[in-house]
Amino acid sequence: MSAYHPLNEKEAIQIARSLEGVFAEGAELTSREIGDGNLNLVFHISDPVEGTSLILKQALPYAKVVGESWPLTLDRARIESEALIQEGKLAPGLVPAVYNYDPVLALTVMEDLSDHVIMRRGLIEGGRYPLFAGHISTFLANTLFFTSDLGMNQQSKKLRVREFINPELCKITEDLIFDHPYTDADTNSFDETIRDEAQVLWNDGELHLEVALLREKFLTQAQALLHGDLHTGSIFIKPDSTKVIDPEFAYYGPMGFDIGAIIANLLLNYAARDHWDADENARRDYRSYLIGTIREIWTQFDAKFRALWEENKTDRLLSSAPGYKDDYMKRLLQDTVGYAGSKMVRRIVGLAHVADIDQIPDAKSREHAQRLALSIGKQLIKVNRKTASIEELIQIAETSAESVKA
Ligand SMILES: Nc1ncnc2c1ncn2[C@@H]1O[C@H](COP(=O)(O)OP(=O)(O)O)[C@@H](O)[C@H]1O
Ligand SMILES: CSC[C@H]1O[C@H](OP(=O)(O)O)[C@H](O)[C@@H]1O
Repeated sequence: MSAYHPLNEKEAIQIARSLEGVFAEGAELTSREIGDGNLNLVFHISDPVEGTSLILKQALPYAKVVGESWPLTLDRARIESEALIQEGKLAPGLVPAVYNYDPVLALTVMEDLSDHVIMRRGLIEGGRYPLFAGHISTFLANTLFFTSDLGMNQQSKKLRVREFINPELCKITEDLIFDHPYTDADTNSFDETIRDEAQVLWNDGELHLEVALLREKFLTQAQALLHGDLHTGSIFIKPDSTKVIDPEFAYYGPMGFDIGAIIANLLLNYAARDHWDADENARRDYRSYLIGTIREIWTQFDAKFRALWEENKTDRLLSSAPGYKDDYMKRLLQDTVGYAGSKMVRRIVGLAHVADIDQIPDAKSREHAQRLALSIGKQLIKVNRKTASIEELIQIAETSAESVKA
């Protein structure tokens, strides 16, 4: 197949067949398009007899969620496959294996992770993943440290920044996270019952200053290679395994954006628990599991990142200046808090929402979850530059759950 065109299920089978050493000659293959994300086609190809399978992910020349009126670069498939390969080297076992990348078809062939569940779904259903904090903190510490000026050759890093220039996908984030929720933008989408909350967001100058500072950092700080969209829908999980997928938004940006993304999505689930748990005890219990996970993610990330820094003294002054490490980690925590808040707000009033909240069928319960998420998100944004400990983020979540009444 030569020119780019969106594949159909039959063509996906032909491509899978042509890959050497995967499927037996003459095997009956099945093909299903299973993409449920906002942007791409995803084909699941399997040989049910042998039990072998793989995934073909193809970029469309537009954003699937909106349609052809929103053109989008196919280069994101290159970025995604390249990022998965980098992440696989730096955090072995924590991303799917990439078998092939076809630049003409904007197609990545990768390991099938169907024996895992998408973490967002797992959390909605009350699943617990005791190894997750350990896995994701390793993923974050390794990928962020070793792609930054602290952990790699600083001239090579500048060349890597060039390879991950991702303007169109960054623009989506700049618009949908760091602009539109704070003005009456056409892309915004929210239930009419919380219009009062949206109007507050549009007129809160103190909030706008903090969002402007976070936006500026997202635009300008090439600190490390980010995943760029690390929400719980981009994580496949089972009790003993965690796999991060979908890094098409990867670019060199501020580290706190990735750490904040995962914390925000745990907090969005936290805000939705009134509906998903059977009674108050179950809710309290599950919320404390989520809070414990957030605490562990930051604490373990902090320890692992510092340990990598001790072992790899790439930059003399940055490794030895008294107080520099503590100052760096404090700024990283503050960015994490600010970006977590921004990621929560965008999922309530912006274009793309989360199932944890949108799938609450009862309008009153959904409204409560939305108001709680906004309350936590706004406070995190406002306190970000003053935060000194992850306990302050946790306290904001817990106090808000008490004070925002159903
Ligand atoms: N490696 C994989 N193994 C199994 N299913 C996958 C894999 N990658 C993606 N999927 C399925 O396709 C869906 C969309 O994939 P995703 O990468 O999130 O697409 P998008 O970039 O459009 O958001 C996932 O929610 C999951 O159900
Ligand atoms: C028009 S893209 C909206 C939104 O979708 C992306 O998420 P995903 O592809 O993982 O569903 C990303 O978060 C974008 O901001």
